Amino acid sequence: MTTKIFIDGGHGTTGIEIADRLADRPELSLITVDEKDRRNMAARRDALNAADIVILCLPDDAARESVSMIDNDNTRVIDASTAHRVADGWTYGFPELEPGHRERLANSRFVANPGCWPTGFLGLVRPLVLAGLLPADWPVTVSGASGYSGGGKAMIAEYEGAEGAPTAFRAYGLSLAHKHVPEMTRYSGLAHPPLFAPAVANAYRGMLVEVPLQLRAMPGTPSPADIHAALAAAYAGSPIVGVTPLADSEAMAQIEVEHVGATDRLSLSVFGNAQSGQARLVATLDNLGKGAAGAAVQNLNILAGLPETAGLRL
Ligand SMILES: NC(=O)C1=CN([C@@H]2O[C@H](COP(=O)(O)OP(=O)(O)OC[C@H]3O[C@@H](n4cnc5c(N)ncnc54)[C@H](OP(=O)(O)O)[C@@H]3O)[C@@H](O)[C@H]2O)C=CC1
Ligand SMILES: CC(=O)N[C@@H](CCC(=O)OP(=O)(O)O)C(=O)O
Repeated sequence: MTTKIFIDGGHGTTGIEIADRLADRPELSLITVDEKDRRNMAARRDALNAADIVILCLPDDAARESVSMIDNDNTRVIDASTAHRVADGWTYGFPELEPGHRERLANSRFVANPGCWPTGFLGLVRPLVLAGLLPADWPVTVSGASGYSGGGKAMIAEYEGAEGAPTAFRAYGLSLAHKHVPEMTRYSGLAHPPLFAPAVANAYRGMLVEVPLQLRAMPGTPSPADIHAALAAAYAGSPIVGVTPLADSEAMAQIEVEHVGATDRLSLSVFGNAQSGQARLVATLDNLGKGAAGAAVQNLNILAGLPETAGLRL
């Protein structure tokens, strides 16, 4: 018997990436709705209720509407939008969050796929809070650059229109109330919201997420090697999250937004200076990979009891 999947929003940027990863998987069958019917409520309702697992690749309001249209007790949901990431009754879809979280996900009916920025941020920060290296009340900053496909069809059209890209690089989130801050705060275990300073680069895909730390001011004055050791221990054996060996990052003069390419990997690096007591923690990922579609397929595999990396681009 196959597991029946429906991608609501399957004709958008994330939905197409997910469908690509589900092709050639005989253990799954995809329920589809014609592109012309993508906003047809009756067609969506039928598909939502016929599926074992639905993946919502929709704006927040439409994602809430889809959930409300499910009128059976069996269909399980993975929502790629921001709508349910800190909502009661939903499990946050970052299996690597902490020991035991993967098992929590496997037993969940409603899963909220993480935002792309929080994936990099939590990958770096959560293990440090758990290890007691980063105090929960530490004033944390996170910045970085994302490819423009992070803004979906509308931002792709803006950057690829007849006029050409509007700019090479722009900062945004200037009101300091970006929609990803609540999930970053809750799942990192920090007591206060991190100061989040995102930017968009003129690249289609890819992300570089950076957390700078003044180690010399932190309790116990951890060294860059201590930080690295905590990350390496947290992700030991992971086929998806890699921690750059310290000797390799010490030899690097730069790191690019395209570092992991179009893959579903999350790469974490510690660049530090033991003399100055400072470190720059850098996560690189594909916003459409581990930042969206890769994570959704990983969660689907976990929910369906299938090998966790099936269909992923590693
Ligand atoms: N792009 C990325 O890197 C990431 C995206 N996400 C999230 O994933 C979700 C999808 O994003 P993305 O694929 O980029 O967005 P897109 O804009 O590329 O695609 C959204 C799709 O949803 C359809 N849609 C919009 N409103 C409705 C509606 N009311 N009913 C039915 N279908 C509708 C759109 O159709 P139409 O063409 O008619 O508008 C389109 O096909 C969003 O919540 C986004 O925030 C999460 C992580 C990363
Ligand atoms: C470049 C860009 O604009 N990126 C998007 C985030 C993409 C993402 O993770 O989306 P959701 O949280 O909506 O799922 C943003 O910052 O709003």
